[in-house]
Amino acid sequence: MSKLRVAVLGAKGRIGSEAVRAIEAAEDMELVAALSRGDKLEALVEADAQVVVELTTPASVMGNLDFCVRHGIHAVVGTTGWTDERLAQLRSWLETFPETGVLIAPNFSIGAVLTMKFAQQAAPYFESVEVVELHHPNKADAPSGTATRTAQLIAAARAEAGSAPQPDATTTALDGARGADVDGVPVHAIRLRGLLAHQEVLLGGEGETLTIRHDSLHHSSFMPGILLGARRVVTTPGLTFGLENFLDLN
Ligand SMILES: NC(=O)C1=CN([C@@H]2O[C@H](COP(=O)(O)OP(=O)(O)OC[C@H]3O[C@@H](n4cnc5c(N)ncnc54)[C@H](O)[C@@H]3O)[C@@H](O)[C@H]2O)C=CC1
Ligand SMILES: O=C(O)C1=N[C@H](C(=O)O)C[C@H](O)C1
Repeated sequence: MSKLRVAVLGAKGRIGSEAVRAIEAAEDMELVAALSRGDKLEALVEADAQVVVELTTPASVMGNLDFCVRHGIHAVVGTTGWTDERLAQLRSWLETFPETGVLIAPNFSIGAVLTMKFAQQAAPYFESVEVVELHHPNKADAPSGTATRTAQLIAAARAEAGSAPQPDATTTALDGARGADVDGVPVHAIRLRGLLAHQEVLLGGEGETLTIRHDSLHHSSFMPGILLGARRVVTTPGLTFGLENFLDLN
């Protein structure tokens, strides 16, 4: 059986360099290009890449995806910075090239995907819920893509269940003291040397609290999800948002 021809964008970055090693080690894949900032995207076409793993920056990701979609190259995207406007733009490109598949995964690690699912399940049963994400201090964006997605899922689950607004008597606060408001869910971002990627979802009800915590201790935690995404996206046209769509979690 022929191997899946995979390229990496952002190949010298923290997660990109780990992805290069994981793809090289995968028996069913061939790493056909490993591009860094300044490299020409035409190299992807010359290398006949079937799938690109996009691990760059929010400033670069849209230009890279525009090129990939136009050239029929499927994409597995870990880069953050996804807004409704960006998603709409990507969907419109994919409508023009409907055979191309793009997976955007706010987090590739199974523990983080499960954290999001558990938080979504638990949220309607508690009065209060807040998200705390903790990352290495070299991270460019805050809050993390994972925390933003977690808060959105929590808010959607609470809205569907008809939950009351969260209790919060704060009338005066320093800017930022109550975190960022993501669809009504407070999200707090901590940047600390020594950390990699961590998240807590704190839920509170009368006389009890529940804490769901996940820790990525090494970039290897993201690799099985990236490889799964690359294998599945080639047969999944259109936009898939979230690795959970490629996992049987029920
Ligand atoms: N979805 C997930 O599970 C994960 C997502 N991430 C996200 O992946 C992104 C990258 O994270 P890190 O590796 O920590 O950042 P990083 O800064 O270490 O790496 C990014 C790399 O992309 C390169 N780059 C920038 N523009 C480029 C372009 N146009 N073409 C090719 N290369 C380009 C940079 O020079 C840099 O080497 C971030 O958005 C981060 O949040 C990180 C870890 C896990
Ligand atoms: O920048 C990182 O490191 C990470 N970014 C992603 C995010 O913003 O959620 C995934 C993970 O948290 C690591």
